[in-house]
Amino acid sequence: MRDGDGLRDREIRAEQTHLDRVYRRLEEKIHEAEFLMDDASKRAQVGTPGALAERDAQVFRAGIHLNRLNSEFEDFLFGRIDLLEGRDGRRGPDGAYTSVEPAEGAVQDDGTAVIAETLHIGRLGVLDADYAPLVIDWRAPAAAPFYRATPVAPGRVVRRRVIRSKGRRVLGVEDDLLRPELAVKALEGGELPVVGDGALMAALGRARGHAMRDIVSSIQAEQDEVIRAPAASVTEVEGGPGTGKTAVALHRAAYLLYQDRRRYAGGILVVSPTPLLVSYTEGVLPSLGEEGQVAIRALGSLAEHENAGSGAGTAGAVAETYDPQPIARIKGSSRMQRVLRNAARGALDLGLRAPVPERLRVVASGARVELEADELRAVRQQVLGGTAPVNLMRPRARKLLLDALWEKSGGSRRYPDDPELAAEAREGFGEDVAAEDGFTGFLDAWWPELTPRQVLGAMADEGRLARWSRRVLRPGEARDLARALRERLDAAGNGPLSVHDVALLDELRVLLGAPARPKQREVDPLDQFTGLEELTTAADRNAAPRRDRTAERTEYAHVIVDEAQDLTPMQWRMVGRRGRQATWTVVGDPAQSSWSDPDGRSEAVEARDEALGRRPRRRFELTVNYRNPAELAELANRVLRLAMPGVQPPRAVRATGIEPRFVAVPDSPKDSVTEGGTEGGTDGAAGGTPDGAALGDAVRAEAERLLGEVEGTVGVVVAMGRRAEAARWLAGLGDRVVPLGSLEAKGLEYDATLVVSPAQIADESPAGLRVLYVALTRATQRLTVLSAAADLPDADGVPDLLRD
Ligand SMILES: Nc1ncnc2c1ncn2[C@@H]1O[C@H](COP(=O)(O)OP(=O)(O)OP(=O)(O)O)[C@@H](O)[C@H]1O
Repeated sequence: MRDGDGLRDREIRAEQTHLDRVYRRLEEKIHEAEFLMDDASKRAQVGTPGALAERDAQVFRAGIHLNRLNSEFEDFLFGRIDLLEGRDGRRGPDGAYTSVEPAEGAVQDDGTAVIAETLHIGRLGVLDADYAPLVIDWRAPAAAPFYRATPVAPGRVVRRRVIRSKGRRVLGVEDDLLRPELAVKALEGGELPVVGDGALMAALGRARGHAMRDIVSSIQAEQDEVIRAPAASVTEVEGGPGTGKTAVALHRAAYLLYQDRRRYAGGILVVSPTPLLVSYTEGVLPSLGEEGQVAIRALGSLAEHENAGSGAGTAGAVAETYDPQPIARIKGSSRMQRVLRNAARGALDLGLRAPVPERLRVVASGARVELEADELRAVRQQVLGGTAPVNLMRPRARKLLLDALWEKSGGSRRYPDDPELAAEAREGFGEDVAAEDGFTGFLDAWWPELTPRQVLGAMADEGRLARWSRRVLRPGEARDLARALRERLDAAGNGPLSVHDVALLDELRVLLGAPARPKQREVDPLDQFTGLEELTTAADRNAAPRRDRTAERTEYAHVIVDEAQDLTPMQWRMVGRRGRQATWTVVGDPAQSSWSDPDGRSEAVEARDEALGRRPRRRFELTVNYRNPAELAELANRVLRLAMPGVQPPRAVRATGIEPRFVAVPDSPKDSVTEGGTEGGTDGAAGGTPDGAALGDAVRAEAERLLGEVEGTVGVVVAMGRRAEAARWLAGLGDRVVPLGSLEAKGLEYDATLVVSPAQIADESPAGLRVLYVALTRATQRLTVLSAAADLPDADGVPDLLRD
């Protein structure tokens, strides 16, 4: 039975009846949980140890329950599958058949079949009072067929239904019929009705906001395999733009927490390339009911939370700027390990805290003892022969100084025949000297406690850096690096950081060793996963600022790396430190890589291998582009062919019939803009260089045009060097328009994208063509390419780079 409004309404009503039942049951559960909490608080007054332990356990269970019910009360029912009887005839703990395959005879010879089971899928599992499943958690094994079944391999699924609801109201249903050849009788009797033609397209066509949405209701089979891949080992996922890598990685985090909450109470870290991508994606996990155990961090602020307030010198290490590519390459190279090691040690000599004394003079047992500069140097060399972090070598430095003074004072020769007495005398000598203010003052200046920022600041001096990087960096590289550091940091290392500085600071943190941390508040281990402090309503929770229980964590149980193709070797080291015991999910796309030189890439592969260790790896590929309509993907693929000849692009899942629009800016600001593309164009390609005003006017006009054409967001991508200008050009157009530098566009998406001067983006770096490919693959509906003279647009405004 197919479609028709009457049928649709009837089916919506049927789902509404089920949803009403679910909410009634949820309310009962909430009352139960509240009763338990109340009861538990009364027990607190009884006070025997047994009663208190029981109370804690009860509060713990009720807390989890109430917390999840409250947070997932809205829109949580989204799917349904109608299934044939399972082959093994057995039911699992959630009441559903366990077998994926239909029983023998489930389909009769005459092509008829009967639905044996209907499962509703939602954000949370709900059982009725008789333990029959009202809703199955999307992550439960029984829900997998909802995502996995295809017409080619339908298993037991006959019909898959996506239910769209808002709050407590069912708004619509969309069905996929997976066994259209069968005449199927519904569970309730009568023919199985089918409404609409699939929910995926509806989901993809919707306007985009500034936050990514979850995809629980429309996860596709190849994505589901990644999400549910076993946790152990390393899961590596590759796929072109828009194939859902980020979405899949986030859903996998939610899945892992569901599978093994205790284990992942150790925290999940999601590493994103930019703060923009962090804010775009950070709402997805809370919308899946997972919050608190997952930390989403940009590469440029990975060190921030850990070190805040620790005095370790990376406190507040949040990158604000980007380095030009050649500098980024130097900073990212694994050669920096040696440079930083030399710097961390060499900085001891610089008197960063107080002038370094040339000699040490003490009075012991009434006599003056002195160590001269060369003797001090020898002691320093001896201490540095060890492998401990520099700041942590201080106790050893202290001991070796005392030994040298003892030797110099002739003390060691005083009791040649009585080692016991000699040891005692040495101890007394040490105590005397160490108690002297002069000695402690000397030690503070001679072996100062260094911070990562101080050492980085010290590297801004050309002469020093040349020394520390001898035979590691080329002289020209050292000069450029020192200059780049000097441009932003003062001698103490204060000033705005670049993204790549943060990995250097993190390495220095390890090389120097963190000084003692202030004591942290004791955390009740139960609190880690009860969320007991969060016993509020969903509305309260949404209104409250998000509390991050991972803020103090330095190691995680699972690490997810997004846009992994772009991590430098030094960044891999920084991320690797946070997951030494972890399992990993690593997603990326080599075709979107910002790495240009083969050396850099192979170094990065090595560093990645080191971070991931010897764990076995499982590789997946995603092949379908859910973001770009085919018309836009086709244009982007022209650049892909130039950037990575031979690479197979993902298949765009939908077409809109709307071609990209091309516009060229003529060189005189007075001339009108030259249009092209399918929307009709006039002739006259641009020549010469448009001045900023003409380009700015054109960018603004095109952005306004796109704002009129789409409901949601418009991303305007310019070369990195034009970011400030672009912000000015677009000022006042409202927050639906976002100006972006080409490197900031990674991972983001907009309803419409305006790409400004493809040639300029492509020329910005040796990896520019891939950066341009990223820019051209951000739009879900419309794409305008605005070219200037350097783009060599043809009569239709199509720039040279994008011509077939
Ligand atoms: N199964 C799906 N159902 C609905 N939407 C989906 C599905 N898979 C992906 N999408 C949507 O497609 C878009 C692209 O997803 P995502 O950003 O995760 O892709 P990506 O592979 O990380 O892309 P890129 O490499 O360009 O960053 C998002 O809007 C996402 O919600």
